[in-house]
Amino acid sequence: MESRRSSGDMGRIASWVKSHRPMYDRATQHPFVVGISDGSVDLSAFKRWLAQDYIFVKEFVPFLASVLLKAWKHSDDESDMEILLGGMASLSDELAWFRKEASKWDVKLVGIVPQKANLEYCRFLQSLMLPEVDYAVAITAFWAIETVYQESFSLCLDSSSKTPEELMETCQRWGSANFGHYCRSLQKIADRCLEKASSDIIRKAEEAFVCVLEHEFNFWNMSCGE
Ligand SMILES: Cc1ncc(CO)c(N)n1
Repeated sequence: MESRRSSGDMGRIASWVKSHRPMYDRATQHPFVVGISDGSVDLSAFKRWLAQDYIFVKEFVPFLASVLLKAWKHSDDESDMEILLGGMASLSDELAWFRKEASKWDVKLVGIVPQKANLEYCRFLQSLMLPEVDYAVAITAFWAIETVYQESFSLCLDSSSKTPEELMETCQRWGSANFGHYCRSLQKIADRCLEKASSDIIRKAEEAFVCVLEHEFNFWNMSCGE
């Protein structure tokens, strides 16, 4: 097992970030996000992202519920449940935030049609909700989804960034140190599960990680109007 790792004490997740670096960077340093951080973002793109992401986050709730259920059934560490339940509580807050933010930007959220990249991403989430998907695979995907937003939006909070004031709340939601801490807790859970997983599960988890990066990249492209 140890020989499959790319380097010494590095966890499985960190080794995958390293071995998929180009795709990871494409997902976390997308022109849409760079545009927020340098102030050049097209506000119509931001509004499109806002409405589409609301649809995505609504789908994210049942996905997280499925991860919670798997933790309850298969986890040997009680703190997993606490961390995931905290995540669920923030999702409730997040949905309320989307509604408030949408009204601030005069974006309507009812009757919005999910675009292709969003539909495909939601379909991927649904495939991960199936009971036969292992906890290690689901928690790896969950970590990746949260982490792409954390890395992306923390870029917009850098001291050198020129993020417009009216977008700061969005960036703080996912870019904050608090959210970063949450992502690292998820990474620890995923690493612990992967340490005990079979090579087949490990392969599936890595695949899910790469799929998340691709879906995230497509989601940003869609927001840009491509
Ligand atoms: C597309 C997408 N990825 C990740 C997150 C993080 O929750 C989100 N809100 N939307």
